[in-house]
Amino acid sequence: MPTLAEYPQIAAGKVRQLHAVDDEHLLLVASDRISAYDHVLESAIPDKGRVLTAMSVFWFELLSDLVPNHLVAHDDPRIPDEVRGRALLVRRLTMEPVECVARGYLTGSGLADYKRTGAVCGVALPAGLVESSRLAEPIFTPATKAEIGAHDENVSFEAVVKEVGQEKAERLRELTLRVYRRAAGHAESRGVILADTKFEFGTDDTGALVLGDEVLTPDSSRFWPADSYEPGRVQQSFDKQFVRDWLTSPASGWDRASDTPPPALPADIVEATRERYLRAYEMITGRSMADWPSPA
Ligand SMILES: CCOC(=O)Cn1cc(-c2ncnc(N)c2C#N)cn1
Repeated sequence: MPTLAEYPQIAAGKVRQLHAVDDEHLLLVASDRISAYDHVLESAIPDKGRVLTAMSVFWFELLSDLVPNHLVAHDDPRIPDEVRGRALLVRRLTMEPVECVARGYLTGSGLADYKRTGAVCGVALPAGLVESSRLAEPIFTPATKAEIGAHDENVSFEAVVKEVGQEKAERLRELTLRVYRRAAGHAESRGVILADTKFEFGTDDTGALVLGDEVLTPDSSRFWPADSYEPGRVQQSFDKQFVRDWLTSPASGWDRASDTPPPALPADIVEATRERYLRAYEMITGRSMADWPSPA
């Protein structure tokens, strides 16, 4: 069984790393770290990496009739024991330089663009929409990947065409919206709103578009409990709300407007957040994390 140190790290995000395994394969590792208010917190959430990994695997399987994916294995001798359950063995792709975002609801940077211009990524929307409005139809709102720490920049469809060509841009948009609709329909049937999500596609050596990265996790998507949905205000985050509320409460002593890093989380907030991740997995997949691999 190899150790993680044997696999050179080739990319890293706030809470994930990507390692090279061999010419054909990579290892996508999800940590237990959590970010809030653009800070990666010093407190880790036990099992977060395993839950988000298990969620991606669930969605890859559910969506496999719509789109091929890069997943090779989630439990394999090539996966080091120290990351077992929170790492995916994936096949190398040539990644498309576009963050493929689908939005069924208007919030975050999409709402900000709408308030400023009446449109999102050049897609004009009807007047009178508010925070968390449900859109009549989901929209494709691509973004360019930002440097570490910066926000992705929303771009127009025409900008994507310039980057990848007309035919591929259209395929990316069509596929993004088709996969979003299927996932949102499943989530809705489980009492969860999938407000928006970000996909990354790559092409394999046959030129086919393949779903890469993590998919439809609470880190790449906004999940809201359907039974408390109410347009006109910011919705509760399914997974991060306890963390956000504590950090912005007097109890934390933290001033979000300052550029100081947030304090460590109290044990009860860590445990309540861990429970939210386990619950989210069970609600969305109907499966229990007890059946998912862990380090020996
Ligand atoms: C760690 C955070 O960064 C990323 O995951 C973004 N990224 C993905 C790749 C990639 N490259 C080739 N083949 C793949 N299957 C993948 C995937 N997934 C590179 N960066």
